[in-house]
Amino acid sequence: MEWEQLYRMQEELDKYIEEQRNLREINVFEEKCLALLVEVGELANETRCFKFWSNKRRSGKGRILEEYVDGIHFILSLGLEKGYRYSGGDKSKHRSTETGQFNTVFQTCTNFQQHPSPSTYDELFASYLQLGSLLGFTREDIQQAYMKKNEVNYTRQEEGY
Ligand SMILES: O=c1ccn([C@H]2C[C@H](O)[C@@H](COP(=O)(O)OP(=O)(O)OP(=O)(O)O)O2)c(=O)[nH]1
Repeated sequence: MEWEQLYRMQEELDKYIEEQRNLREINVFEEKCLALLVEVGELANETRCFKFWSNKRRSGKGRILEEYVDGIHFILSLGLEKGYRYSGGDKSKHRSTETGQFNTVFQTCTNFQQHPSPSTYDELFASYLQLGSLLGFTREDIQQAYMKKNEVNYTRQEEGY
């Protein structure tokens, strides 16, 4: 499955949320950038990769994947806001630690927010995929979990979440 199908699903979900929340004319770019940073922080907390002071175990892989795909939602949504699509290029050459890659994702996210362009968007997307691969997720895992959460997001809106 290709990213284009996920962009289409994301576009429908975003439109649905905008209609539900009467946001059609309102620009939520800033909010979505902050939402992505918050999701990345929540994901880091689930992995506990940076908590050198603690012995507590990280969450299970399924839980981490659920958190990970919230970030995929916001990255797709940011692409739609700006009319950009992930080109599939710019694969990172070197392997980083999880902590190093989380820090890179924060950097690519704030860089994209300050200088939105097709190339800063690609860097953001590629860094997040690289993080996913470090966490042990295949493209198939990610896309399947995305579809599952996409559905949950509709249910939540319907239930007045
Ligand atoms: O315009 C939007 C707004 C939100 N979402 C999705 C992304 C993500 O999958 C979910 C929001 O994250 P989450 O489910 O963690 O919501 P929350 O309100 O932060 O959850 P909680 O109250 O459990 O912390 O909504 C979109 O796709 N488009």
